[in-house]
Amino acid sequence: MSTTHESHLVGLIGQGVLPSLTPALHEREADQHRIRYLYRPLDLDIMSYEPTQVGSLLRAAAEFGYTAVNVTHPCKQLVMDALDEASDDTQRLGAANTVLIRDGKFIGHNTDFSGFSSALATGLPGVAVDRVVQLGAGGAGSAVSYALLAAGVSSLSIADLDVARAEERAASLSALFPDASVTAFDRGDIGAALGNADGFVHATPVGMHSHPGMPVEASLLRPDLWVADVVYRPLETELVRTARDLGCRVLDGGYMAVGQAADAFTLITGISPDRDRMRRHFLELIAEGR
Ligand SMILES: NC(=O)C1=CN([C@@H]2O[C@H](COP(=O)(O)OP(=O)(O)OC[C@H]3O[C@@H](n4cnc5c(N)ncnc54)[C@H](O)[C@@H]3O)[C@@H](O)[C@H]2O)C=CC1
Ligand SMILES: O=C1C[C@@](O)(C(=O)O)C[C@@H](O)[C@@H]1O
Repeated sequence: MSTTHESHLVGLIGQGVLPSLTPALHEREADQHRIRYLYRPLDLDIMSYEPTQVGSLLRAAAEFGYTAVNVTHPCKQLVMDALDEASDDTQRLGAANTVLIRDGKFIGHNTDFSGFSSALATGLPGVAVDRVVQLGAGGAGSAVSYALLAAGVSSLSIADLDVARAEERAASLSALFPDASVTAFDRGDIGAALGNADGFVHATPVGMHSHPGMPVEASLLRPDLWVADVVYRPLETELVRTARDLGCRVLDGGYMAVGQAADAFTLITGISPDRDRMRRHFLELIAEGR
């Protein structure tokens, strides 16, 4: 037997979380540091919990000895009401994906945003970030926009199939980052928007195994435009492959996936993981078809 001070018991709360690679990434890294660490999916549907009951599930997890959880779709916003404390960025974003359970208190963090920030710094060091165009303003897109603005992007243009969503995101981010220009645009105008952009960030499901295809026409890409995709199943999306072939600097979605896991691991254990090793492990898991 071990106490909560001697070992880590971590969960992933959300819907459809069984195929997640995050538990394996955490556990393998913990093994390398010789710490006792178990990471279990806590699937809402399997456990017959409604998303709105995420607070009850969190309290149950605390009673069962969990020391932390990651939280994913559709609970990242809903969980905010159950928190006792949250980091400044988490409060500003209004969404948490990591909750530490400390002395019965729930402390929220958002490593989606910090994971994308570190992904950008690691995978695309030194790129110009004055003008960035982003397609997709959903869950991943919100964290990515926040990370881009926190990284110093001065002009961020956002489009989404759901025009109202893009407008709402642009308005709330403008309020959070008053020195930056954050605007929503019609996705039909993406050619003009990309024309004078430094980078393009893609955050819609287009390109996933289940939604194959290109989110923008290849003719709109050019070698001096960097391209970041959040999709990582497959890792080599049509966008990533096309952009790389054209000579663009490219960031695949695996960098963000590993970044969020590495940052959560640090928060949970206080140990800095070996991010390159985690990335190699991630690539192995993807190559195995996990
Ligand atoms: N790399 C990572 O760590 C993560 C990657 N993801 C990936 O990001 C992608 C998006 O996931 P979420 O943001 O959670 O989904 P979501 O459903 O919250 O948001 C997707 C957004 O894309 C918009 N959209 C869909 N098709 C579009 C199109 N053709 N043009 C413009 N907008 C379009 C939707 O209206 C919606 O606002 C998925 O492939 C998911 O697997 C999600 C979370 C983390
Ligand atoms: O949204 C995601 C993806 C995730 O749920 C996963 O399955 O890898 C893990 C979460 O920490 C992260 O916020």
